[in-house]
Amino acid sequence: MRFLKGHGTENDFVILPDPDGELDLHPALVAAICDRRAGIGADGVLRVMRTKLSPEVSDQAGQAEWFMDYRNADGSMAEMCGNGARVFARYLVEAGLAEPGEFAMATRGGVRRVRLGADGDVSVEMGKPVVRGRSVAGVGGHEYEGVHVDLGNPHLACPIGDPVVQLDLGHQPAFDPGVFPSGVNIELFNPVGEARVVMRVFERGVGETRSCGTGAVATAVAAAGLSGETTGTWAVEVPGGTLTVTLEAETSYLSGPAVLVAAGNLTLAE
Ligand SMILES: N[C@@H](CCC[C@H](N)C(=O)O)C(=O)O
Repeated sequence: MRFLKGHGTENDFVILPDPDGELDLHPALVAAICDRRAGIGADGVLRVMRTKLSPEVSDQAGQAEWFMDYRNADGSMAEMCGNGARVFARYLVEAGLAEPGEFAMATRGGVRRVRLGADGDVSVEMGKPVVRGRSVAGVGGHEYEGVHVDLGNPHLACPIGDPVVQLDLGHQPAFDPGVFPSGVNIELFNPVGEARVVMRVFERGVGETRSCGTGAVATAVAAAGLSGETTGTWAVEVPGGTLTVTLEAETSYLSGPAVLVAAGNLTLAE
């Protein structure tokens, strides 16, 4: 089976074109593909399926021809992936499956509109982030209070006093399973200037990654809240680059680079 590899600020994905949904994409296969030693290696898989043939999202078929079937590296499903959506859009255009410019895609979190800019960046409209309250993450013996933000998938974005670069994110941070029964993506960030933050993330179903798009939006929401704001544009520096998040009254946008780097033939699925 044919695959491609791409990334958005080094949040990397294996793309599997499977328009008619013929592949049995079970969790063990996803985990084998994402294995960085025995597989191709990635933070997740983006299966490209026709929306109308995907029972989970067929109600979105009137608005979006293609469904981003996103899976985490451990094989679990997630509702939404911001960087994945940007890489998925890049693939659709390069494969001739979508016209350059603006178009919609289906996700488990609902329809998302994307736009490919002339500068090479890809933007995705992320919808209105929903703030659900506050909770606490435990990292390296410290507790950090943060904001529970719902972007289709769950986030806990915590401002911290220490530089995030010093954190040990080699282990699952503690969180309250009563608040997050399906797990949570945990962002830790330092404000470093006017509307600029440095962020690290421990993703549900993956571990520490070099970027997370939905996490960047959650972080911008939490950073804005520190100064009583709900709108504006934030630069979110992650280990893999810089993302731009724009918060508006009724929606939000995530922008940054999204590139394809390789294509090949996958024998694992055969
Ligand atoms: N890296 C993604 C988020 C992927 C899903 C997440 N791990 C979850 O389980 O919710 C992004 O760029 O948003």
